[in-house]
Amino acid sequence: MSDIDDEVRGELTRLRESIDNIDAAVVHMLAERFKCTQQVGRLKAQHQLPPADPAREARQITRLRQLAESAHLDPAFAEKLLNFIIAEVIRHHETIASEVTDPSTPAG
Ligand SMILES: O=C(O)C(=O)C[C@]1(C(=O)O)C=C[C@@H](O)C=C1
Repeated sequence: MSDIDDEVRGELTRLRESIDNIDAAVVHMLAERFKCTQQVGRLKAQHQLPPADPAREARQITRLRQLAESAHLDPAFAEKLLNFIIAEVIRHHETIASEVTDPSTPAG
C-alpha cells in the first residue's frame, strides 16, 4: 500500500473512531431519556393522563428546529428524529397505561 493510501486509511480510522464515540454517546443519552419518559409514563398512567401531549410536542419541535438551525443541522431531520423518538415513547406510555388499567396483562 502506498504512503497516500496509508494516510487516507489513517484519516478514515480516526474519523470512524470519533463516529463510534458519538454513536455510543447517542445510545447512552437515549437510554437516559427513555428512563425519564418511563417515569413520565407511570405518572401519567397513575393519574389517568393521556399518553400524548400534542401541545408539549409542538413546543419541543419549535425549540429543536431552532437548535438545529443554529447548529447547522437540517431542521426537518431534527423534527423527524424527535417525532420518531416520541412515537416510541407514546407506545411505551400506552403499554404502561394498559398494565395499570389491567394488571393481569403485563406487556411483552
Ligand atoms: O412530556 C410528556 O408529556 C411526555 O410524555 C414525554 C414526551 C417526550 O418523549 O418528550 C412524549 C409524549 C408526549 O406527547 C410529549 C413528550
